[in-house]
Amino acid sequence: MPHKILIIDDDTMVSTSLELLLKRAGYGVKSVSRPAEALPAIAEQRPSLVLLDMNFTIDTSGKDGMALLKRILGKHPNLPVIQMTGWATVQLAVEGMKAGARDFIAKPWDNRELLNAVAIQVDKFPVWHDFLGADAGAGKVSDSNTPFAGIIGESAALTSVLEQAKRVAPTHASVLITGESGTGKELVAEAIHLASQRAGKPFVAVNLGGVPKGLFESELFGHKAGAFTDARTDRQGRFELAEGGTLFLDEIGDLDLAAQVKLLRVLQERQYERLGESKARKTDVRILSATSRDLQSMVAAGTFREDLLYRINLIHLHLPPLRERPDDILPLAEHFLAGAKKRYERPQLELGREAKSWLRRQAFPGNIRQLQNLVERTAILAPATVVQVEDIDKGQSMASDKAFAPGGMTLEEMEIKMIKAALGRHGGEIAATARELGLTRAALYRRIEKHGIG
Ligand SMILES: Nc1ncnc2c1ncn2[C@@H]1O[C@H](COP(=O)(O)OP(=O)(O)OP(=O)(O)O)[C@@H](O)[C@H]1O
Repeated sequence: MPHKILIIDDDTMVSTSLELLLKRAGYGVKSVSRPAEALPAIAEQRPSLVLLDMNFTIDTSGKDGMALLKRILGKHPNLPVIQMTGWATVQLAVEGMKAGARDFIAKPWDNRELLNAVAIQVDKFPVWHDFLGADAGAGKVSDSNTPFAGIIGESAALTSVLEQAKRVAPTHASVLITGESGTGKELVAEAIHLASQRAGKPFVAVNLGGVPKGLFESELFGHKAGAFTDARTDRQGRFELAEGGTLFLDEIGDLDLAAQVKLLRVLQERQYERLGESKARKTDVRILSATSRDLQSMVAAGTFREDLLYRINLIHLHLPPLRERPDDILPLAEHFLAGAKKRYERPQLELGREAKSWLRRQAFPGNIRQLQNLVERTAILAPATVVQVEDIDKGQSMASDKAFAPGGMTLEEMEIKMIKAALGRHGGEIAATARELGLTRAALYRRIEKHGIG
């Protein structure tokens, strides 16, 4: 019997696409659109998990969602509820977590993150490997079937990093993976896990840049019911969920010093306590970490602990940006195109000669993620079977603006850049920055949280 998931969301666009995603991942899915239908639907369908929209259209404060969350947990204290917050306010998410929600996802969501969050709750194991693997199987990657086969690239720079990764995979060594955003750090971490003896155990990823300060301990070590106001049920932390497997600490450079101390203690002592519990729990997890920051200079500046860096950095792998390995551009583009051809039922599609040489010349500041998006959009929009440079142009204009050159930034990257620059000009002063950008302060805060601008 597949796990059943109940979606409570008044936006049919949202619930339809969530249904599709979750059904493809093998879950049974039902959705309701009004708060009043929620409890009867739970009673009738007995779902394993609820995905709850905290912001119903009429009330964007999240009050309705919070009230409903409390009603659901009042009746079914052990039912895992994941909150979805469209106007992602951290306060709302924190409040919901304290009330007993197991996790929160900000809209628009990242499919993989959502499936991972769901899998952790219902299966205690991230099943999305299989699901995404099947999907990505559209692209012929390699004859071999090793976990590293899905990592495409022919450049000497990538090949040598992958050689090191393969050598270190079967060991227990902690590995720090550095590189710009979109260079494949998480992909390499997953491959290391799958090539290790821990492959049959969970791979649990946590984005430390996205964990609100007050929730760090609860998130990593879990909490006991009653540990703080409204902590109604016990909650497992990521260490516990990853037991026997691998814990991937993404964006580790974003941790503040207080959290660094707490993490270091656990890594040294190999034990931790849940919040509100005095019993020490032993932990057996392998730590893989990633960051786009320069931790050495953070150590020199006193913002990252040297002893923690030693712990996580037994082996250091650096993934160079795509512009430093142009030999990888075409194999990657062909790989993504192969997947897109299947997905969009355009088997004849191919890259023209000019388009290929144009692609090779691009800088791709967003690295492989950007190339992937570009190929995907192009595959949808190209009018003929042979993709020309102009077709790629059109794909790009879908995501940003016609005024911008193909291969330039995505809207999101541009937004981050603008916010950072404006904050810099105003010495981090929110009111002045918001005024300059034509945003309310609340809207600016939301964007800062969303993008994890520190
Ligand atoms: N060599 C590669 N072959 C195939 N796909 C790749 C490769 N490198 C990256 N990708 C794909 O590019 C996207 C971005 O990769 P990933 O999330 O691993 O990057 P990241 O460095 O962890 O990014 P961020 O720092 O922003 O989290 C993913 O969809 C990943 O599957």
